[in-house]
Amino acid sequence: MQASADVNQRIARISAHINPPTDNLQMEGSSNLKRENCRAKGGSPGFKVAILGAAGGIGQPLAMLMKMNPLVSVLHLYDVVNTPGVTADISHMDTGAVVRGFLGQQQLGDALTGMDLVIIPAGVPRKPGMTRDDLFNINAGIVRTLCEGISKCCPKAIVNLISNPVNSTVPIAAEVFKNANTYDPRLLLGVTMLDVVRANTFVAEVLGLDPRDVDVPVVGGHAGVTILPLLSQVKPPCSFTQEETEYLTSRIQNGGTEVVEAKAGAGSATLSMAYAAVKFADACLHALRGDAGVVQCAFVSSQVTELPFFASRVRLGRNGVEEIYPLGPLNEYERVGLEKAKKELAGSIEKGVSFIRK
Ligand SMILES: NC(=O)c1ccc[n+]([C@@H]2O[C@H](COP(=O)([O-])OP(=O)(O)OC[C@H]3O[C@@H](n4cnc5c(N)ncnc54)[C@H](O)[C@@H]3O)[C@@H](O)[C@H]2O)c1
Ligand SMILES: O=C(O)C[C@H](O)C(=O)O
Repeated sequence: MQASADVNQRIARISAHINPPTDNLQMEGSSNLKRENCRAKGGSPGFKVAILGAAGGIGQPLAMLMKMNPLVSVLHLYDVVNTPGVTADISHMDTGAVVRGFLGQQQLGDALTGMDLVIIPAGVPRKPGMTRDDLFNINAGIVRTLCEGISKCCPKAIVNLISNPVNSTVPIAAEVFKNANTYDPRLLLGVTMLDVVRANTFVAEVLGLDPRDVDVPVVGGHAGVTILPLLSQVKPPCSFTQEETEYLTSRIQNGGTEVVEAKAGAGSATLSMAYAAVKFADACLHALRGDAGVVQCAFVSSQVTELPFFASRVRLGRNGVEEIYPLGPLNEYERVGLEKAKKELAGSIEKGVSFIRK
């Protein structure tokens, strides 16, 4: 009898370790110790970051990588499903950021209040045969709701918008912020970093270089022909044959579709996107900290062309986008590509604007 009672006690102790209650720390041989009674002061110096859509294919690895970022002191994970599990999991990582989870629209305000940076990968991804624009009907409404929350709870936060179609969701976000009188175009950035990441990778492969040594500006937008790599401006300076130019331009423009087809119905790029999103978010946090010379490509409110939004190289600072660089000299191939890109972009931007204005 005594032996079986010991075994039961041991099983109870082990199960408390494997499956601890969410807000009590079970201590062996003691009564419950509440989290709020722990000695942790909470909050190392750093920035407060929220991820909206944190339980998704991008959201989960993005949350993990942001938890590893030393510039982040507080990480809020918001989704309409599964955030308790993702939050419990990530909160066990022994890095500085304090992690909190928020579930469902009634907790959106708490997730957003006090945030310095909000990253949005919420929304449905493509399946083979779809364009990014085919996601508009579902994702436009999701982005509108989330941006209404931002305008109420953290209107001064920098927003990194990942949800597709980026060429339309960024104009949607701008209109929502305008309606709420909180629009600051410097704070709204459509994330096109994955196009740059892919361009660096594919160009390095063609040239036989390390991708970390390659920098390819990618301008325009984030869909098909609107993705315009400026191969004439690659660093380090180099030249390409016409065949290489056509191969690289097409591969960079269709990189997303390449992944969608390879995943065969299981979604689109998630891991490379999480990597790209963290690279971009980290640049925003360094800029917020006051670091000089932070330059990345992003889809922003712009006067670089006659279109109201355009992706190009921007300098980031404490106030978000502080300078937008001109496109620089383009060759004939790029000039033709630019005209095609602008034509498609104009329609996508208008579609986003009229979704809110109608
Ligand atoms: N900008 C880019 O370069 C880029 C790259 C890859 C994917 N994307 C886009 O990112 C989006 C997400 O892709 P994914 O693969 O992570 O999709 P996913 O379906 O795996 O995850 C999306 C998450 O969003 C959540 N969500 C849905 N509605 C929500 C709401 N109202 N509020 C908060 N969260 C909500 C879902 O519950 C889910 O957890 C897609 O639109 C995709 O096209 C953009
Ligand atoms: O291609 C997609 O639908 C996802 C994303 O925009 C990408 O470029 O990978």
